[in-house]
Amino acid sequence: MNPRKLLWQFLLEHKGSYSLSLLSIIISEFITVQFPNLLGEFTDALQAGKMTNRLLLHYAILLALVGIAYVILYGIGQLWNGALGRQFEYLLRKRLFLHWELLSTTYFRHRSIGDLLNHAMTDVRQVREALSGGLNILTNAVFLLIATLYMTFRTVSVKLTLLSLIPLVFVPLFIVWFGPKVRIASRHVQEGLSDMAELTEESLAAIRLIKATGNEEIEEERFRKRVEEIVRRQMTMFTRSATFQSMIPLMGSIAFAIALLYGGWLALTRQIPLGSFVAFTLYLTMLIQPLQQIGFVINNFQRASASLLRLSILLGEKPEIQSPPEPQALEEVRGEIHVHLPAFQYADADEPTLYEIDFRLPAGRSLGIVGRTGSGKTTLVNLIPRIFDPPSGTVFLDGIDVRQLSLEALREAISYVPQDGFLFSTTIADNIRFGDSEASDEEVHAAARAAAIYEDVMDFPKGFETVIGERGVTLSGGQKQRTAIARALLKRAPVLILDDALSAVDMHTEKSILAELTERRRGQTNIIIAHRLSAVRHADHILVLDEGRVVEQGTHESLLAADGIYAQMYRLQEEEEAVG
Ligand SMILES: Nc1ncnc2c1ncn2[C@@H]1O[C@H](COP(=O)(O)OP(=O)(O)OP(=O)(O)O)[C@@H](O)[C@H]1O
Repeated sequence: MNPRKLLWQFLLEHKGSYSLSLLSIIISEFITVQFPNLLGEFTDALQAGKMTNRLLLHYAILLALVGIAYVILYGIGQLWNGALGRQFEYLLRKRLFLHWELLSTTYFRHRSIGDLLNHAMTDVRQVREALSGGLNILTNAVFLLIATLYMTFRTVSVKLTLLSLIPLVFVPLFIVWFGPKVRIASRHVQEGLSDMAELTEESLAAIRLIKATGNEEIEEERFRKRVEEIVRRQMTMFTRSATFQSMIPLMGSIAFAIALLYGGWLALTRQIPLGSFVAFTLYLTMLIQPLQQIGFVINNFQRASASLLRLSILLGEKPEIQSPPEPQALEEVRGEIHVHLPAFQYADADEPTLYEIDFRLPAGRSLGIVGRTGSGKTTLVNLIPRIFDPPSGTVFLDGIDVRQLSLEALREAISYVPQDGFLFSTTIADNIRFGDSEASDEEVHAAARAAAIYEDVMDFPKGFETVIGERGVTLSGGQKQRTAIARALLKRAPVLILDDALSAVDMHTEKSILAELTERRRGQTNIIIAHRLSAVRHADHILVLDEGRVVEQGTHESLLAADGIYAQMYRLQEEEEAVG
């Protein structure tokens, strides 16, 4: 959903809370403007010689009450609004995360994930700040302004107020016009500094090469230019921020000069009481702040609006791989896989990665896939759960084109374990439970045992409750792979794909995991990609891939008898093991 729509919906849904929080801020402002007025009355009583001890106490208590009421009401408003802003931020983040989850692997191949995350999070924060802080400040400023003007008009003098206000109306205008210039200048300095850091890192990393080729002078020149550029940018920033910072007090001072001149004259000629004059000077200080704030908030809203636009564009990106509008039903999954693929080419590649792949894996059987690095093994298995999309009518699960199935049903039916065994930074138990969120502790432990990770986990300080990544707890490559296998075993999907997921475990462990796997997954479909042939030798069928083609296929025995690439690889690995 469009974030603008989401924002309106959120505001509407929470209109009760928003009205209450804004109302408490508004009331607090009308209370706080009583302060100068009370001081004015106090001055007048003093001047008229009417001050008694009782009256003194009366004013003191009144002023204290005004202060307390203001703090409480303003605090409630701030807190409420702040909480609502956070809620919206959470909603937006969740939306982004769900969206990213849907996007294809290709999408992320073309973008730096760090950059994407950074921008999106800054944008989300910007919107939240506008929504909570911005809205608060704006309400506060507008009503403080109205309340102050009302009080000065009523209790002091309309003419005096309007005259003194002339220089002050320039404050928000100036901030809206000049504020962004200061920000841009400071961003340029930041960019310059990070450019310089990059250059330094690059030069130091290549220091030997620079020395060997006698390029020191060229490098020095490059560095000098960058530094000069930074100094220039810094000077721009200092000039701008100095102008910015001095203009607002200047306008304030002019307003005060007018107030003193005209207000002083009014007081001298007794057209207004002395107390009103005192109150007015206090009101004037109260006016400067909201006017400044209005300027800042306008800038803030402009930035938030740009952020919302960027987020809309980001969230508007359509996932390339989607469920069909009317998916075919898949009830009892048997797990038969059929691939009839003339060719497969990645969107950004010049030529196909796979050619003429044809095989049928009956339900409940196991398939081994071997081949050199880059021969296309991962590409082939990625087409089954549609991590990359195969052409229509080329890959089938239980006789149905995978593109005709809903993504949920398809991915529910398949457990895919990638080579790197990605883990989330949560507990080991939770990581395994991603396979089946309902699983009991016993089931989690049994899956861990089958994946030969149980003993390792028990050696961690908190066993299965150990949080990965916390206090330096890191898992070795093999441990990660085994945890990921435990997760897949727990899922009990009709089809299991291990994509070189045993590469980082030793031969002995591999054997024990494979034995457990055969036992637990009897009657289910298993596809195992491996570099070590020992991992596939017991498979019902083996494909040997080379440069995107199936060059040999059969059982371990038949492939050995054929004495081709497979037999050659097998002999080589046997020799290596004998030596190693
Ligand atoms: N998303 C992609 N876009 C374009 N080309 C890709 C993509 N993924 C892989 N390739 C290319 O496809 C070819 C086959 O890669 P693939 O990962 O399928 O091989 P593999 O046999 O699994 O290799 P390994 O044993 O090293 O895992 C390689 O040349 C690779 O660079």
